[in-house]
Amino acid sequence: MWNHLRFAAANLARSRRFSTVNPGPCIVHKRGADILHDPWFNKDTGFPLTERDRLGLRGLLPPRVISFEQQYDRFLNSYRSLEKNTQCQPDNIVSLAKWRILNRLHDRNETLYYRVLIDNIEEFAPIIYTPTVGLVCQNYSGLFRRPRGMYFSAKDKGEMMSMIYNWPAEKVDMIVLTDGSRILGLGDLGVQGIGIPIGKLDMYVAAAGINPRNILPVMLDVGTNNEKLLQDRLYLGLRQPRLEGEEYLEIVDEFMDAVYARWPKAIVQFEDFQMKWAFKTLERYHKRFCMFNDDIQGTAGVALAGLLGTVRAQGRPLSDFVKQKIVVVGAGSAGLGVLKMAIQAVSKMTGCSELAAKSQFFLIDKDGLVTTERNNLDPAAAPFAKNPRDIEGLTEGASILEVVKKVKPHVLLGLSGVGGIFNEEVLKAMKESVSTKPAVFAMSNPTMNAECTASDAFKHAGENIVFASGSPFENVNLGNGKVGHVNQANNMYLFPGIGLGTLLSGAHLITDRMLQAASECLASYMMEEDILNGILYPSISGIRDVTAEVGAAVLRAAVEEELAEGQGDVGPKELAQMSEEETVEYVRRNMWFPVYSPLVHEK
Ligand SMILES: NC(=O)c1ccc[n+]([C@@H]2O[C@H](COP(=O)([O-])OP(=O)(O)OC[C@H]3O[C@@H](n4cnc5c(N)ncnc54)[C@H](O)[C@@H]3O)[C@@H](O)[C@H]2O)c1
Ligand SMILES: O=C(O)C[C@H](O)C(=O)O
Ligand SMILES: [Mg+2]
Repeated sequence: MWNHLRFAAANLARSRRFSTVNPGPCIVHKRGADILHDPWFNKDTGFPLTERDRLGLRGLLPPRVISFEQQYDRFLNSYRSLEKNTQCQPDNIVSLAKWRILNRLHDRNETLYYRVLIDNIEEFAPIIYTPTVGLVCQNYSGLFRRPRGMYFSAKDKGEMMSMIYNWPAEKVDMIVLTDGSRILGLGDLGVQGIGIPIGKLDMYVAAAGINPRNILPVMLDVGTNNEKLLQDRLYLGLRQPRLEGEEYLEIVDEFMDAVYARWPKAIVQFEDFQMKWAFKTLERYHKRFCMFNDDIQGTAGVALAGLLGTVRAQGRPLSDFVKQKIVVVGAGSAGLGVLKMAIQAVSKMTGCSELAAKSQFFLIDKDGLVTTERNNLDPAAAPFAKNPRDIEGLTEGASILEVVKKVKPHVLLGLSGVGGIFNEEVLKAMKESVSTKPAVFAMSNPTMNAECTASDAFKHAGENIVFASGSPFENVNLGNGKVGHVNQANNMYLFPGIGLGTLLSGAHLITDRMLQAASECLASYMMEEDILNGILYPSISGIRDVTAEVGAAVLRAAVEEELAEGQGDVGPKELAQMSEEETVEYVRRNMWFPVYSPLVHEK
């Protein structure tokens, strides 16, 4: 009975969605077969007869017109048959087959693709994003059929300013850029890393409603140090070792200058750069261009929101965050970004210096506990290194197990990229945590690189833990009707809102204050009741709602900082006059939604 009612309600909501949106016309400069081969305009069998006449399509399609709803159902039916027919196949084969069928739709008909994606984001995110996108990158040269995005290589030096005009869209709002040097936890994948900007931008469209005509995935191919790829005869990138030093920076500089010469208002998200270049480029560009580094800054905001959530999950006031002992495993761009933001939060809460605020945090890298006694201490990790005087019973290089046993932390957080590093012993040691509800965050991606699985975490660290992972895991059945909730602590909860909020604010920079606002917004998003049940982040199915709130928080922070210049008819004055609710509504109204627009031909 209840199921039936829910089903009827879902159908009603769906038919409303299909019928109520009344799109404005869309100008197209092509005719005939050229339109059918352009995924931005193509409607396949959905072109109405009048449009077929106007655009020279008559005779190029079978005579019957199929509605958008029928096309949608037909796609989902093929997807379901694929699922049924591959039931006994290995997971990787099935995931790649699912990616292929979605990718083919993406290449053919963007409107239908994004509609399917938006409506079923929880189901499809693991295919177009982590973990399957990792597998796609690993196999990209073999999977390649049609190009997507732009490729700038070391061989294009001196040409980028003209190359940027090869991109067919007049306007670009959002660019995701990688050099392929640290793809998820999979290492250097060279040119094959392009899958990551494509997947991130798909999330921008799905979660933030950025118009797909205004996005641009970019690969900067400066070579690869991956020997296997260099030997692979199908490898599609430059067959040379990575550029280093000034030679490398000259390429990135030239690309950034070219982008901002053509699209001065674009936002560039740096993604999956190896640590040295992630920090260097952030420092080099953040005061010059509207850019951010998602692995350092987006991840930090999501992790901080989760860490604050774990305090609430213990039934404690947020101010208790300053007393939480947190062990971070992984001193790379992500781990250090998290530490920096978390320490800033403690310092803000207590009013003490960042030096004093860091006493509760412990940092571990591949050589163990990071202390000031470390030989060749990495300057980026140095601010978080422990003074041996302050860590009685622990020494430089202590293992994760030793640190967990000694510190008994409230939170054990992994951003190491090393699968299974939170082994049985480490997880069992978390049972001695001083917290009533210890937290295990296995944030590395993709799934096989997670520091532990969800089931191992609940099995060994205890059923009362709070668990989060970077890639999705199923909730864990704990027996007796109890469920171990799995949170997905992934920067996808923030980057879409950071991008959209910045875009609508018209700010020409992305500041720490704007990023903090994003994190604070996510931290306060969940209700007490959910948090007490270990649910730290909202469901992905509601990602547009989350993004509207996060985007509004970022926009308001830009207004407060007097950076907002507005966009279109809405100037800084109008933005400043909006209430919080009005800002959220404004952000929501500016989200693109996929429907077929009437096409009007213009020469
Ligand atoms: N969940 C998310 O939103 C999110 C966001 C960003 C990055 N990540 C993931 O975090 C991981 C790391 O990313 P990064 O950019 O910081 O990488 P990175 O290469 O910059 O850093 C990796 C760090 O892990 C340390 N490490 C390696 N082996 C270790 C070991 N055995 N024990 C302890 N530490 C070890 C290294 O010393 C280094 O400090 C990747 O798997 C990435 O996918 C997840
Ligand atoms: O891509 C993701 O899923 C998150 C993050 O940016 C990562 O590098 O792992
Ligand atoms: Mg990343």
